[in-house]
Amino acid sequence: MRIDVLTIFPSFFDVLEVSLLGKARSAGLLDVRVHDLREWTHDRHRTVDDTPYGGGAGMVMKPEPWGEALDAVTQDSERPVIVFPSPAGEVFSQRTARDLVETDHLVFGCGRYEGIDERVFAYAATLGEVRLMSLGDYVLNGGEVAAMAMIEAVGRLVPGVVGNPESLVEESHEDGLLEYPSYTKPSSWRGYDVPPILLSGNHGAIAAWRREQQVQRTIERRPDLLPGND
Ligand SMILES: CN1CCN(Cc2ccc(Cn3ccc4ccc(-c5n[nH]c(N)c5C#N)cc43)cc2)CC1
Repeated sequence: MRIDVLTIFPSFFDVLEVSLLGKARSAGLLDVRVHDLREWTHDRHRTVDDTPYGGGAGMVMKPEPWGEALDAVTQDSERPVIVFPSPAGEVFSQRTARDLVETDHLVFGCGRYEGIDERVFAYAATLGEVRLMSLGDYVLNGGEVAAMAMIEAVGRLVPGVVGNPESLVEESHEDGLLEYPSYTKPSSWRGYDVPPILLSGNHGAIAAWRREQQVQRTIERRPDLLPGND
């Protein structure tokens, strides 16, 4: 999978060189290319923003650099998916990640200021599938944090990136429920004991206990995930 990121803060994504995704990149499983949007400006000040038509607070990102940047990163791509993190987007979920991991070429357009000129989204739709996506119902200062989270959520689903694929199945949200609690040695720590069922060796009973824990946690913390509550 190829991932292109367009941002005015390219160093923000340096962390992608380390950890899991760093190894995946080295192994050729992920081809992540981060670009400075200012590469596609042509004035002395490398301007990417201007005042909003119709008035209003703050600045809006100019369409010209975005148009040239999107042309450049999609020029040898058949049908990219172009994701613009946005507070006005669909909420990104594990289901979204599973959907996006099937894509050959993902482009993330990270906005700043008060957002990107709306015409950029219309133009981008002539280059590929456009999806405005939100990390959640709170306001960030730009799209980089959201893009980083989405890249990690999608990247770890690429076959071979996570060592043990089984661990991808028993995760929160994979089966629509929150994950069960996990424990490791020692069996007793500062007066806290591991639930005895987990030491029983009775795998059927352990599986049943874990499922019950998932249901109980989901009812307590995320009733909205339960069937019939959407
Ligand atoms: C006319 N006014 C009407 C109110 N808006 C509100 C507004 C719009 C953007 C920003 C800052 N910002 C710029 C690019 C950008 C991308 C993603 C996100 C983002 N925030 N929260 C998420 N889950 C995000 C994600 N993913 C924020 C971003 C701040 C405030 C401004 C214009």
